[in-house]
Order: sequence, then structure tokens, then C-alpha cells
Amino acid sequence: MDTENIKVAVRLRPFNSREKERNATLVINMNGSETRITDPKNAESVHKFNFDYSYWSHDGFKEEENGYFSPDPSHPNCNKYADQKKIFDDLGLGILHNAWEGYNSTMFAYGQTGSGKSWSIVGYGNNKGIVPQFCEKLFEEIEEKKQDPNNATDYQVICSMLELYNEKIRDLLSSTKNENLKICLHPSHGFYVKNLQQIPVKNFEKIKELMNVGTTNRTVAATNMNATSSRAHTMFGITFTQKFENTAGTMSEKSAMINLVDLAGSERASSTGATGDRLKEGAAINKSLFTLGNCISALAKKANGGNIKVPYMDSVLTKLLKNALGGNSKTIMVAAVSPADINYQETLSTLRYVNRAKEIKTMAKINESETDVLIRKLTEEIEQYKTMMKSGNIPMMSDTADLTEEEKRELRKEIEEEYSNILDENNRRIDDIRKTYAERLKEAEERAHQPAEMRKAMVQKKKTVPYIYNLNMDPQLTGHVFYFFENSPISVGKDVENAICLKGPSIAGKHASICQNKNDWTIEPTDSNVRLLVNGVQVTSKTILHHNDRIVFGTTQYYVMVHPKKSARDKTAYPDITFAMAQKEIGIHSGIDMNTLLEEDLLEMLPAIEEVNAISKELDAKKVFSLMLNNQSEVQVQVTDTESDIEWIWSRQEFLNRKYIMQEVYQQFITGENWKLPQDKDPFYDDPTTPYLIGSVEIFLKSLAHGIDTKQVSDIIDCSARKVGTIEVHLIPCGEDSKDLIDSEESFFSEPEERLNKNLHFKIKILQAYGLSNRFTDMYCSFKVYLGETEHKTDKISGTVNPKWNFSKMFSFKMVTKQLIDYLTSETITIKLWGCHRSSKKDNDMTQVPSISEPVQQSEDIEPRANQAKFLMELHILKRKQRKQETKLDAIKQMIELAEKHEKTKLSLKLIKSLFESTTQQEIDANLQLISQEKDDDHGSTSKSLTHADKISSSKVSIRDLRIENTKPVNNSSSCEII
Ligand SMILES: Nc1ncnc2c1ncn2[C@@H]1O[C@H](COP(=O)(O)OP(=O)(O)OP(=O)(O)O)[C@@H](O)[C@H]1O
Repeated sequence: MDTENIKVAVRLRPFNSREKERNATLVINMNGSETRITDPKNAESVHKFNFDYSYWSHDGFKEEENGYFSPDPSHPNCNKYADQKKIFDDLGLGILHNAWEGYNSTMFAYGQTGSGKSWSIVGYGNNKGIVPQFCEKLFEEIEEKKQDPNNATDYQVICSMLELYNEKIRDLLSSTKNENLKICLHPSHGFYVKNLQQIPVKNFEKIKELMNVGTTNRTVAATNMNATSSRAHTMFGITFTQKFENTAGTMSEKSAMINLVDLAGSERASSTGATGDRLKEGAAINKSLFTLGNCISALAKKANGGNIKVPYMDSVLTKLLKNALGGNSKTIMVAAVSPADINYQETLSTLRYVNRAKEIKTMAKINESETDVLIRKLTEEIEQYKTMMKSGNIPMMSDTADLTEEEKRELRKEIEEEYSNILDENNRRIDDIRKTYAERLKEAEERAHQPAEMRKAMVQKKKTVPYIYNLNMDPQLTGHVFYFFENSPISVGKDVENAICLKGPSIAGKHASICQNKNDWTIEPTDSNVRLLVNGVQVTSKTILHHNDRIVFGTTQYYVMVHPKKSARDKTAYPDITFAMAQKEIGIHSGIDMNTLLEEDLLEMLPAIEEVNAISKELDAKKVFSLMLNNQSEVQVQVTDTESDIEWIWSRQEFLNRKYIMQEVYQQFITGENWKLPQDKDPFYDDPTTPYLIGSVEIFLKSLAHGIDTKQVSDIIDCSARKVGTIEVHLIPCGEDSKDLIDSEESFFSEPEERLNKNLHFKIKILQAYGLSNRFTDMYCSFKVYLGETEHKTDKISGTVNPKWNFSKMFSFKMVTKQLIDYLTSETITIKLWGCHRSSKKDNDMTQVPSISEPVQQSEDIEPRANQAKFLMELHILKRKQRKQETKLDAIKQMIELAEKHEKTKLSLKLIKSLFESTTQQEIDANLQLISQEKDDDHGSTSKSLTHADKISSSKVSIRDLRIENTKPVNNSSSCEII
């Protein structure tokens, strides 16, 4: 038994195009095994993690001619760069070594969508991931061993590949529709998937082929089932068995099960989302990933001595990974992370998630047994279960006194089914042990769903027959579904009798027709209402399809046309078509002006909006979705209830989460399952009493940095940049005792830096809003200040369009820092105004207030208005600075007059300085009174023991000089101009 901790590796990928376009900054730093992540909003907040391996694949590489990413000697991070080979050498070789020893191994990749999980596990093109490298190396080593004439060991490699989506297991290597395989529990072998294809393979080529079949099956499911691959977990299983004669001369077998798992995108796994989406936890979306997190937590607590139940049984994934997590397996977890500031939160939660995993211990043992002993054990188990079933003496049925007869019958049926599964599994295992590898290979060849000739024929056909291939947002799934144009016409649509049968929102029963016209192929919609796009443009009549044209049927089915002969003849250099390109042209043709910063967001959101509207229509959900940009230029979704006219605004993330559930619901709808969900799980439902963001306002804080009070009356702007009302906010410096310091010299600082290391107190008063729509009740404001996480809220007010809150909140800071000064001088606080919709527009019994809102205003208008507020504040600050200077000047004048009155010719520098630094009239008066006591001699004291500073401050200045200085023209053009 080998007890060891789960090994954790973290891998950092390069910036992707979205991150580059947004000028994303790098938030991850790696040094040895240490990984640091810095909060982009607060450079002082750094989280450090120590993992077994930290892989820097962010930069320091170059792309070789064959597409392989290798370390770039000309780059400073060349030595730091971890390429696919390095990852395999560190992690894959260990797994391979374990496999030879007879230890089970599991490796799973965890991380948000697009973080690089598939890159590490499967890889792309020549950048082969762990699975292909492992298989290649395994066969290499087997071949080497076989070269030894004294080696009679029989080596067997068996593969399986499954997809786990929405708690359902799909066999990716099965030619039949194996969409919901059962997971069963075997008393001695743990959980296993019943009827999962276990395919013997004789070489690496065969494995590649199987992986291809698996990916094609994933693609078909992802396109037709309307599911995106990022929501599914993919498990690649390899059973490596060595059958040999042991030293005692009996046959033995050593067997290792290797599971390589590409987990679904983790962004939907966290229990509490920043989106505040009520559906996030309750929905079925990745219940598995959520439970995996719970199991990891429980196991980590257990490892630290806690007595806690591990909830393996709560999801299919955790049942399948039970061994990997807490049992007989050596396990590695790879956290794939994005380097960008925009993914900071997700990356931090990924690092925290896997950080817990490293505390978990597993106990791997070598799986070696004598064949006879194995067979005997399995046969004995079979006999035992058979006897129990025959006699009816089932142990689990002994404690059933409280059950009704019906319940007992049910339970008996379940147990008998379980027993019969165990019998089947044992028989299968005995069969496997008895058969030679050659026999199993032969059987597999016979069963193969795509014999070699068929595959060859397909390759040939692609060279001559025109066809379309699928485009998927996951590049791994692009180009796996083909429809050849062999007969004309070809009907396309949802109905099964179509030659090309496609499923998905907005696909009509009879959608389009593809016809041959001499050497061309044309496409035509069967109805003017169907959504059929060619190169991003809606097609309404017969249109010729050219090589590389993009065709979209409905909202989710994307294809590319291939004209093999024509493209071979013309010499055009055709670009590789990507899903993003196809999406972009749709965006451009839909008339949306894509400013570069938002392009990626829009590209993702536009088709999603189309799809969700189509689903809503088909399910009669009575909701219309539209895209909008808020005044921080973030993409949001406006949801309108077509019956009540009530609107809601969803964040991008909330929309995407809900979209997943809508797709699940739609899937059930089209497969005829019961799809109606209760209100609390309905992705289309929004509680009308949920606060709605009416609008927001930015409040400048600079006056507080100077200690000046300001009353700001600002426009409240909604998410479409329209003015929806005004709000009156008062910023007031105050004393520690909370006394307001209005128009006070005491609180004023000409330069904010003068406040450093002093205390600062102020109040934010939200007085009243004016001219809001009467559609809202329970209106309140919320805001956060500085680094505080607390959201401050006013009371809720209803029954008026001019809610008066008279809210006041005091904020105190001890020892003001430079960061706080910077915040006050350059940042704003966002005050958000919330309200609930009145239940229906028919209830709008309040008199409509004369609209103070201007007609739709574009965001360009907001900027000057915001600038105006800023300008007024700057002006106010300048005036106060000017006033302070004038006060000082007045004090000096008074001083001279008083000195002359008291016939003084000189005044001490100390007194002049004290007068100059006086901030209140009281202090000035006190200093002026001291003039009469001033002596006219040159030094207040002649003591030699005085310090240099004392001497200077006690030195005297002539009144005549002061008068000359003071009467010089004031050279302060800026303040003169402003006044
Ligand atoms: N180490 C890397 N080096 C270079 N490019 C990478 C690396 N990791 C990821 N990428 C790039 O990032 C993209 C997303 O990676 P990948 O498909 O592996 O993410 P994923 O986490 O598996 O996403 P999903 O959850 O959607 O399957 C890939 O297309 C690839 O171009």
C-alpha cells in the first residue's frame, strides 16, 4: 500500500485574443513551485500558493514550423517556459511508471472554460497533450519489451471514453446511441459504468482513431443536443494489463486503470457566484463539479483529522472518481489558469480549489493477482449471489419491518437488479481474464463500427464530393460532422425524413433545400421566415454555395461548404474558417457597431441572444431578450416580459448561466420529456419583487481630499445611458465627534498630500432623488466606499417619484495613506438606485409625472455632464484655495498695521510663521494679540545653547521688508483668471 498526497500542478497559458484585445495585464507570477496572484485592483493584495509543480506556459516560447510550441532561446523566459514535453516528462512519465508497476492513476484538469485544460490533457495538433503522449510511449515501451525473446508476457491495452453531461453518461466509443449508461456499485471493485465499451487496442494509431471517434461523437451530441462541450466532463480510460507467469510458475496478472479527465469549465461550479444568480446553485448545471468541490473539502478536512462524511454518492462524477480521490489510485490534479486580470476572480478560486486538494491522501496498491485466484474469487462471488437470489435470503431485506408490501417489492426488485449487475460484471471479468489479447483484438475488429475500408473511402470521397462540415466554438469539436452532397435535392430540417436532419432552436421541420445546378450547389430556405444565413447574411432566395462559405441553420448549427474539385482548380488561398470568424460576420451584418474592446463580448453574446429568443419563442416563455451596454461599457441583457412589460437587466454572466439551463429545458422539450420547471428553478422567471437597477450616478470625491463640503445634484443614468432622474448628494467633512464641518477653514487642505498620516472623517449624505418613473416602488440607493466590501444602503421608499431618504453615513480613516489620497482625488463612488417593479403596467394608477427625462441620450452625452460635475468641483476647490490665500494675506496686512500701531519695526519670524499657519480666525486673532509683546531688538535670545532652528525662528524680520514683499503684485494668474 502506497499512501501519498494528491499531487497538484498549476499551468499558466498565454493571453488569448480576447485578453490581448482588452489589454489585459498579467496577474500571475511563478517562482519555483510558488505561484502568486495579485489583485488587479489592489497591488498589495497578493495570494501565494505552493503546489507540487508550477508551469509557466505564458511566454518564452516560439511556434515551430510544424506548429509545436517550444522554448524560445531569444526570450528571457525561455528556461521558464513549460512545453507539452516538459509536462509529460514530469507528470505523464510518472503515471506510465505507475502503470507498469500495477498502480491505478488518475489525472484531472480543472479550470474555467478556455483556461487550457484540453491543451494539457488532449492537446492540439502537434502540441500533443498527456493522453496521446502517454499512449504513444506506452506502446513504444511494450514493443521494446516484446523484443526480448525470453519475455512471454501478454500486454493488453483497453480503452474507453465517456462523456458526463448533466449527470448522464454517454459512451463516446459506442456506435449505438448509448446516451444514459448506468453506474453500478460492485462490492469488491467499486463503481463502474455498466455496458461501457472497453476496446482493446494494438497500437497508438488505433488509439488516435478511437480518440477521433470519441471526439466526433462528442461533436454530434454537442451540435444536436444543443449542449456546449464546456459543460461536459470527458473521461479517457486506459486499462493496462500484464499477464505473465510468476516465479511460482502460475499465471498472474498485473493491472492498472488510468483515468485522464478533462473536467467541465469550473466557472459554474462555485456555490456563491458574484452574479448573485439565484439559479446558480439549484440548477443541474454541473452538479458533478459542485459535488467534487464538496468531496475535496470533506477529504481535506478528513486528512486533518476531521470526522466527516464524504458525499461521493451525490453525483455521478464523484462516484466515478471515488477511487481517484480517496482510494486506490495515485492522483494528479492540474489547475489550468488564465494569466489575465479580467479572470482574476475565477483564477483565484481555481487556485483555492486545488489548494485544498493537495491535502488529500490516497492509498494506492499494486493490483496483482494470480489468475486462478482471481477467477476463483469472481466465481465464488457469482455463486454466492446466485444462491442469495434463489433462496430469497437477501441480507439487505432483513430490516424492512416499517415498509409496506409495495415498498418491499420495489426494494427487492432494486436489489435483485443490483445482484444481477454484479453477476454480469463478474462474468465479463472472468471472460476477459480467460481470453487472450489476440482473441479480444479480433472481436473488437469485428465489432468496429467504422471498418478501415469505410474510413479510407471517406478520405477519398472528401477529395471529390462536395460536402459541408461543422464549426464549433470548441476548436476540438470543429470538422467532425460531415454531410456529403451526393444526390440532389437534399432536404434539411428538423423532421426525421430530411436527408440532413438537424436539431436546435429555430430549425423548422423543413428548413432548406440544397440543389445541384450543373457544377454548382445552391441553397434555398423553404420558408421566408426560417433563419438561414450564408456568410452572415440572411438568405431569402436560391443562393450559390461557394467553397469556404459559412452556412448557419437556425441559431446553433454552423457549417462550412467544401467544394473539393473547384477549390483545387482555382488558385485562391482560402483562409481557415474559425467559429469566431463566422460569428463576427453575423455581428457585422446585424448592424452592430463593434468597437474593438467589446467585440469579443458581442461575438459571444449575439448568437446567444438569438438562440435564447428562439428557445423562448418555442417554449412560449413570453420573454424577449436584447443586448445593451451599460455606462461602464459592459455588455448586459435586457429581459422584457411581453405580458406585463416589466424589464429586468441581467449581467452577462447571469445571462450565460441562465442560458445553459434554458438549453437543458429546451433539450427536454424536444425529446418529449417533462420540461416544465417550478418557478424557483425556471430560468425564464424573475421575481417582480427582485430589486431592479433603475440607474446609477458617479460622485466625485476630490473635494473630500481637500476637506471641502459639496452638494452635488447629478443625473441618474440607466443602463442604456438615458437620464432617468436626478439625485442630490452631499459630501461633508466632519470631526471625529461627527460634527459637520461646513465651509470650515479648520478642515481645509490646499494640497491633499498635507493630510498624509492624519485622521480623516467625512459623511456621505444621500438626500433625495427627483423625477423618477412611477413604475417603481421600494426605491433605495446602495454604494461602496474605498476598499470596503460593505454595501451601504438607504431605506426603501415607495409611493413617490421624488424619494427623500435623508440618509447619512460617516466614514473615518486613521492615518491617511497615499492610496486613500489617490482614491479620493481621482476616483468616484457609484451610487446605484434600485427599485421594484409595480406588479403590472395595468396597476400604474399613479399619476404620470411630467417627464423630466430627456429623450434617449447616447453615452457621449454623459461624458460632458460628468465632466461638468468634475469641473464644478475643481472650481470650488480653487476658490477655496484662493480664499485661504486671501485670508492669509489679510492676516499679514492686519499684522503690519498692528505692528505699526504699536510702533514695532521688527517682528519675530516665529510669530509670522505661526500667523501664516493659522487656519481659523480664532488662531489669527490670538497671534495678532502677541504683537504688542514683541521686542524690537534683533534676537529674542542671545543664548549660545540655542539650536540652529531655534535661532532661525527667533530671528527678526523688518516690518519695512514685509510691507515691500506684501505689496508686490500677486503673481498667480490662474486664480485671477478663475475669479
Ligand atoms: N499552454 C498553452 N499554450 C498555448 N496555447 C494554449 C495553452 N493552453 C491553452 N491554450 C489556448 O487556449 C485555448 C483554450 O484552451 P483549451 O481548449 O485547452 O481550454 P479548456 O480549458 O479545455 O476549455 P473548455 O473548457 O472550453 O474545453 C486553446 O485554443 C489554445 O489556443
